[in-house]
Amino acid sequence: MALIDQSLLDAVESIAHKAGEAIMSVYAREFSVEEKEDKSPLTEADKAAHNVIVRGLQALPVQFPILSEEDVESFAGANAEGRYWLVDPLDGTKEFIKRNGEFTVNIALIEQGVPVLGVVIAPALEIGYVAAKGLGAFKIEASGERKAISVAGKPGAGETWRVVGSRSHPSPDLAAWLEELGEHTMLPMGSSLKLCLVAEGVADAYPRLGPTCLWDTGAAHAVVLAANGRVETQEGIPLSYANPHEKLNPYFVVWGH
Ligand SMILES: Nc1ncnc2c1ncn2[C@@H]1O[C@H](COP(=O)(O)O)[C@@H](OP(=O)(O)O)[C@H]1O
Ligand SMILES: [Mg+2]
Repeated sequence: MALIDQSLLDAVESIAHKAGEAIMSVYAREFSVEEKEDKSPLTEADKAAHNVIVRGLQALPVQFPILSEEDVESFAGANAEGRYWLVDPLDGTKEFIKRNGEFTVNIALIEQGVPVLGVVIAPALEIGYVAAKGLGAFKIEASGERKAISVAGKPGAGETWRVVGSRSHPSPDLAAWLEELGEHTMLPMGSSLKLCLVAEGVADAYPRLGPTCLWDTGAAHAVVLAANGRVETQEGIPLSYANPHEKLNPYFVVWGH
């Protein structure tokens, strides 16, 4: 039996939905916000979702080491085959605090530095994205309907680029990059949903010329790959997860072609 199959993808999706429920039970009431050492916000929801995901992954028939944003310390490295789970239990914590719905649960399986399975759930928007190498990429609509997704392709000469960018982390290098790109519209969005919008063909590019961590991109990167898109450094090198102790990504661009 293949390691990555529909039953593994379904099981991970179910774990992500449970984490989403834990997040929404906090979202529905007053919650406290702590500041982490790096000054980024942490809520009860981040911790609750982390616990649900770790328990869920540890109950699966296959076991891999887990690197979660909320527990970096207990990760000792990928297994002998180069596999590990890469988890951001609540990406877009600032959006969660602002209550605009643009936050996600993110679970990726990394294999030899490449995201080969990814689940992104946006519990407040009631949408999600699931993908795995060999199985394709799918969007779960708010209606519950599932549809296969793929990137839009490169805009033709003279066509307007549809760019998606961070709502909460603007970058000084972005203006010059956009100037070079040419005519474009800009859609602001929180969290890993930006990569998913490129994967489903709603946006043509997502330039991230600012810092992110591996867990911010891993799951949605798997969705982009399975939808035939690319996530590359500005030099055109695919983003890699092969050195998980190096937790920062380089600046990157997601391309829908
Ligand atoms: N200075 C910094 N260093 C590392 N990561 C950063 C960062 N500033 C923002 N990020 C990452 O960007 C993510 C949010 O991006 P965006 O604003 O585009 O939604 C954050 O995820 P979390 O919300 O999980 O902390 C955080 O990990
Ligand atoms: Mg994050």
